[in-house]
Amino acid sequence: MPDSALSENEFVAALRGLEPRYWGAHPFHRRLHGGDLGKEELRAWAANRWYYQRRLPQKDAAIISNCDVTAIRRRWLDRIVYHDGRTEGEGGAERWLRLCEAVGLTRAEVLDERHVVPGVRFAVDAYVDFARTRPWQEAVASGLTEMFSGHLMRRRVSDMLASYPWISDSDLAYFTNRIGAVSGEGQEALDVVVRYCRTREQQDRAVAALSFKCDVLWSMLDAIDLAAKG
Ligand SMILES: O=C(O)c1cc(C(=O)O)c2c(n1)C(=O)C(=O)c1cc(C(=O)O)[nH]c1-2
Repeated sequence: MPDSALSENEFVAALRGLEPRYWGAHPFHRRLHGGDLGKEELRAWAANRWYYQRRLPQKDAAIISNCDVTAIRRRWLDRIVYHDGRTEGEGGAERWLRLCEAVGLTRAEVLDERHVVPGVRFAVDAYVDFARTRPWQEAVASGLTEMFSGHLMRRRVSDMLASYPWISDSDLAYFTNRIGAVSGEGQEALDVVVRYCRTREQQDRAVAALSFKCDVLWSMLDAIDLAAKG
């Protein structure tokens, strides 16, 4: 007999229960937030995370291409536009590039990805590949780390402003803008996962997908940490 499905509350609790594995607790993030990073380390962080930022729209496009529900495709399209912008010079990716410039990187060295280390490329590519090859419901579940990110980003803005005096409010526009978007998107994704993962097997796969994503993010910071130590 297959295990019976979890109630909605139990399912959500199982997903939220993964928060201790979220990258908010990673030693590199602790040092970033504690003001303990030197300029070179901040540059390594920004240039490597660029690779994550630039691949996100491709991950969302993979979800769209696998999804047969019109309303969800329509909603995920907004995520692509959010990052790519509607025209040159707009969007989340552009705001991330401005943050890179604020920490002392040139646009050219970010865009040619010379600083991206193999571990980051490998982890981010695995995330995109997951979205391409797994059922769209699992790919949406893997994005639920966003549920945990609002609080972390809010803290990041205040911690970075307090700890790195040469970084200004406008340099952190990526995060201030994202904080507003993420609580809505996180809830939206959670609603979709709860609605479309009904059997115990689907629920277990959704929890496994979120666990996989926690590993992706954690591995990125492991690789950045190692690279930043030089
Ligand atoms: O700064 C952060 O800590 C953080 C975390 C995450 C996340 O948890 O995946 C995302 C973001 N930021 C973010 O800015 C973002 O656009 C984003 C999209 C996604 C996703 O998986 O679709 N995660 C995140």
